[in-house]
Formats: sequence, C-alpha cells, structure tokens
Amino acid sequence: MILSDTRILEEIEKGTIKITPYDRECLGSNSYDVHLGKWLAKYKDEVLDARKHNQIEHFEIPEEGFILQPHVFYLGVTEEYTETHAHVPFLEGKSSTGRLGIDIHATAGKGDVGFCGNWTLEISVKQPVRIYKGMPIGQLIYFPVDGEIAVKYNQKKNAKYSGQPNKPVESMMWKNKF
Ligand SMILES: O=c1ccn([C@H]2C[C@H](O)[C@@H](COP(=O)(O)OP(=O)(O)OP(=O)(O)O)O2)c(=O)[nH]1
Repeated sequence: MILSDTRILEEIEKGTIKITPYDRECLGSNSYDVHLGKWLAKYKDEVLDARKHNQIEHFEIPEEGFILQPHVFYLGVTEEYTETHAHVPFLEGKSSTGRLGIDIHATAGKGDVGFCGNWTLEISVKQPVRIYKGMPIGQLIYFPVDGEIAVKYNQKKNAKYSGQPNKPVESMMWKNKF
C-alpha cells in the first residue's frame, strides 16, 4: 500500500510527516515532488575505498545551471527537509528526470521510519545535461509499516545519516566494521 494524497495530507496535519518547505502544488495523487538543493558534491579521489572515509568537495550550482557529465558521480541534496515518523519514505526519480537521462539514487531509494533530514541524492547521467537549483528532481512516496517499530532511525545510536543537513553527505560505509 502507498499513501494517497489525502492520506499524506492527514499525516502532515498529525505531524507524523513533515516536509519543509511545503507546497500543496507539489503533492501528486500518491507522492510529493522534491526539488534539487543548491549544493552538489564530488569525491576528491578518483578511486574510492569502501573501508576509508572518502572526502568530498561541495560546490554551488550557479544561476545559469550546471552541466552534469556522464562518467562523473555527483552527490546532490533535496531542498526539502523531511521527517517521517510512522511510515517508510521512499525517494524515487520522476519520469521527467528519467527521460533526461538523470538518475537520482544509486541502489538505495528507501528511507527509514524516523529519518529526519534532507535527502542526499546519488546522481549520474547518461549524457551531458544542464541542471538547475530548485528544479523538480524526485518524489517521495510513503508506505505503511506492518508491526511495531522497536527503534526508529532517529533513535538509533549508529544511524549514519540522521539529521542530514542541506548539503550532500558522503558515504559513511567506513563506520561499518568489515
Ligand atoms: O538515496 C537516499 C536513500 C536514503 N537516504 C537517507 C534516508 C534513510 O533513512 C537514510 C539511511 O539509508 P539506508 O538505511 O539505506 O543507509 P545505510 O547505509 O544502511 O545506513 P544506516 O546503517 O545508517 O542505516 O539515508 C538518503 O539520504 N538518500
């Protein structure tokens, strides 16, 4: 089951879903459109090491936009700060971004019950494409959960991405012991 527009609105009124900034126009029949924040980032090193803390450098998308290149991996961020306290939020692309050859997440679009923060986007493109801050970039969909949640994401001691800011956050895989 996926929450409908009226159910998303009810949850927003209850405070179990928070989306800031919020615009009623961005609410679809069963999703909410999110937008590209002004910060992008790239890893400093060409070769990443899954055991190490790979550093990123942030840069701002200028007014005239920024051309993303294929074979370069970017991190982006949603303009929206969200909180989801009773449902599983999923970040999906939009058909219109997909049709421009833009992928906005790599492998994991699922969020956690209790996730609070801006969403980091894992962006790659099929051909050069100019993107702009504030453009619609994805959509959030919400799934009800079956059963009690013992520990919500924002209550977990080792949650790596809790409270993500309005700048992209790099992989914290290095915090896993392996
Ligand atoms: O494209 C995405 C997908 C998820 N998230 C956020 C929401 C999610 O609640 C959180 C953690 O995601 P996930 O559980 O997939 O990450 P992990 O690598 O397993 O980290 P952790 O060990 O903290 O769960 O990151 C993003 O910012 N961008």
